[in-house]
Amino acid sequence: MTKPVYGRVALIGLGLIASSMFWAIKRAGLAGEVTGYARSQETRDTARKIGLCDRVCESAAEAAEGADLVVLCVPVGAMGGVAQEISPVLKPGATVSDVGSVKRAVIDAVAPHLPEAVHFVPAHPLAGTEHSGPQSGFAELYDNRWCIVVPADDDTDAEAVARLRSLWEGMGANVDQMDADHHDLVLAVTSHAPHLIAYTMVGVADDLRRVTDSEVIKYSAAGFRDFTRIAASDPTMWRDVFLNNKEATLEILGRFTEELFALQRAIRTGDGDHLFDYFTHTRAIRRGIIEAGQDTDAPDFGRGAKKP
Ligand SMILES: NC(=O)c1ccc[n+]([C@@H]2O[C@H](COP(=O)([O-])OP(=O)(O)OC[C@H]3O[C@@H](n4cnc5c(N)ncnc54)[C@H](O)[C@@H]3O)[C@@H](O)[C@H]2O)c1
Ligand SMILES: O=C(O)C(=O)C[C@]1(C(=O)O)C=C[C@@H](O)C=C1
Repeated sequence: MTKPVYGRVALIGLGLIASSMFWAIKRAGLAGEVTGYARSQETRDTARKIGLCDRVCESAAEAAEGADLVVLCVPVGAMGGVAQEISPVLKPGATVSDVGSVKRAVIDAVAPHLPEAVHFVPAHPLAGTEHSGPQSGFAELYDNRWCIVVPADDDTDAEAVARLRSLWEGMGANVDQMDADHHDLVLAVTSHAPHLIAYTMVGVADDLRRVTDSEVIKYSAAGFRDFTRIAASDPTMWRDVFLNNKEATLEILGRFTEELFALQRAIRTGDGDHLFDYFTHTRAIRRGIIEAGQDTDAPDFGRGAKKP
C-alpha cells in the first residue's frame, strides 16, 4: 500500500472512467475516502450495490463538499454545469480536475465557475473501452497507459499539478504534460478522427443491403472488427467530443479527405506505384512506432516489401 495522495477524492459521474479510477485508487490506497455522485438514481443504486465509492451521494455538491480533489467524469458537454453546481461548496486549496477527451472547451466551460482559492488541473487518461456505465470499470484500465495533464494556465500551482500527477502514476499511468490546444490537435489525429471514420465505415457496411448482419460478423477480418468495437462507443460521449473539438477535427478530416481522394484516383487510374509508395510510407511509420518501443503488442515484421 502506498501513502494516500489525497484525504478525500470526489468522483462526479460514475461511468467507465470514474469506476476504473475508484478501483485503481483502492488497489493502491491512494485516498482516505472516495465519494461519488451520478445523475441517475439507477446509476447511484448500482454503485451502492457493487461497492463503487465509499459513499454515494445524492448531489454533486454533497459529494464535492470537503473533498481535497474533485474529478469531473461526465461527458464533455456536461462539465460546465457540474462545475457551476459544486463551486459554492469547494474547499479552499482543493483541486478540481476532469477526465474529458477534449481540453480547451472544458477549460473554457469550467474555469469561470471556480473560486480563486481552488486549483484547476485538467487531465485526460488515454485509455478506455467501448463499454460505459458504473459496472464497466476495472482497476487495471490505466496500467501502462498515458495520462495527459493539461494545467489550465501557466500560473497553475506546481504542488497541485505534482499531486495530481502522483495520483495518476499511483493508478498505473505514465504521465505527460501538454497545453490544451496541442492536446486537442494530437487527439483529433489519434482518437477523434479515427472514431469518426470507424462510425462511418460501420454505417456504410450497414447501408449495403447485400451485407446482412450475419455476414458482417461472419466475414469481418480484424480491421473491420476493430471498427465495429470502436463504433459501439457511447453516443453521448462522442457527440460531445466532436461538438467540442470542432476545429481540430475538421482540419484533420479535411486532410484525410484529400489523401483519400488521391488514393481513390490511383485506384481508378491503375497507378500502382502511388499505392505501393503510399503503403510503404505508412508501414515505415508503424515500424517507427514499434522501434521506439511505443507499442508492446507489435507483431514481428520479418518480411520486407518487394515492388513487383
Ligand atoms: N470512454 C473512454 O474511452 C474515455 C477515455 C478517456 C476519457 N473519457 C472521458 O471521460 C468522461 C466520462 O466518460 P465515460 O466513458 O466514463 O462515460 P460513461 O458514459 O461511462 O459515464 C458517464 C457518467 O456521467 C453521468 N452523467 C452524465 N451527465 C451528468 C451530469 N450532468 N451530472 C452528473 N452525472 C452525469 C452518466 O450518468 C454516467 O454515469 C467523458 O468526458 C469522456 O470524454 C472517456
Ligand atoms: O480503446 C478504446 O476503446 C478507446 O477508444 C479509447 C480512447 C482512444 O481513442 O484511444 C477513446 C477516447 C479517449 O478520450 C481516450 C482513449
